[in-house]
Amino acid sequence: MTAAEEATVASENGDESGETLELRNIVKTFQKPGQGQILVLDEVDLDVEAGAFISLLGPSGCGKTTLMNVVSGLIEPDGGTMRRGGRDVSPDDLSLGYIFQEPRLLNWKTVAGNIEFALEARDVPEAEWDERIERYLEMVNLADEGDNYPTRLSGGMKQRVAIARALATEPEIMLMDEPFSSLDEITARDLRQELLDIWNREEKTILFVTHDINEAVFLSDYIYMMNTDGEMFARRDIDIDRPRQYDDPDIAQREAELYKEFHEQVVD
Ligand SMILES: Nc1ncnc2c1ncn2[C@@H]1O[C@H](COP(=O)(O)OP(=O)(O)OP(=O)(O)O)[C@@H](O)[C@H]1O
Repeated sequence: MTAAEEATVASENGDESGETLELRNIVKTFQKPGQGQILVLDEVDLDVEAGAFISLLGPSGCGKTTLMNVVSGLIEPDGGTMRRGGRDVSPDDLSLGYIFQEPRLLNWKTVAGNIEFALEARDVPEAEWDERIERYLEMVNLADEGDNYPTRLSGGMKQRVAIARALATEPEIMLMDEPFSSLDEITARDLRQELLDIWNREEKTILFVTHDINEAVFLSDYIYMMNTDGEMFARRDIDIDRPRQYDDPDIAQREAELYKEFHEQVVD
């Protein structure tokens, strides 16, 4: 494939740059009542490679969400840089979709209305709305639910709507903060599989937060591991063939290795 053809494919997939987003020396402190200033991100480095599935893994309260919020621009870091293709970038320069632990749908709007709301906020021309709603609801297996209201959907269906809503704005990078942690394991497994199918087909870049080691190993190309001192102490590649199976012994073995590394961090 020529460079021009590659650029066309990248552009069609919503990945305009093909370049790695590089976070360097990100520092964030918070003022906490009774505790004074706490260091939540201690000179954290993170590479978000275009087209990769990347997980941020760490115990509760270690700063995973804070780091996602820095990438998305919801919070301003105290220090550090974000660069791509040799240039400084800000969250405003990035094409991002954010999916949270709770679906955060508007209950007074239909499923389609929720997606329209996001499309309008991103200035997507109205002429494209119907096509996008149909396409992305179909992608998450909710083609018939456009006129339904969120309160009439199960937890798993609501999270599917949240995924469709984020996809519909056609972001380059999807930020997902423990999106399946409030679901039962059977539903979560189905959704992880669907997410991988979409990621594979649409060639999205996904930055995924979890404290579930098995989930991180099953999903990811590589995993960043954080400790409760605000440090990113390791980056580990997951070289297991795809499609992956939950009962693959390689997954169990990698999970055990990563667990051991976490344990050593806590004990040391
Ligand atoms: N706006 C804020 N003001 C003060 N402290 C904050 C604020 N946001 C987060 N923190 C603190 O920063 C630390 C890291 O929080 P963060 O939500 O990033 O952790 P996390 O790894 O995502 O946790 P969890 O897995 O439980 O969601 C915690 O001690 C939290 O109390």
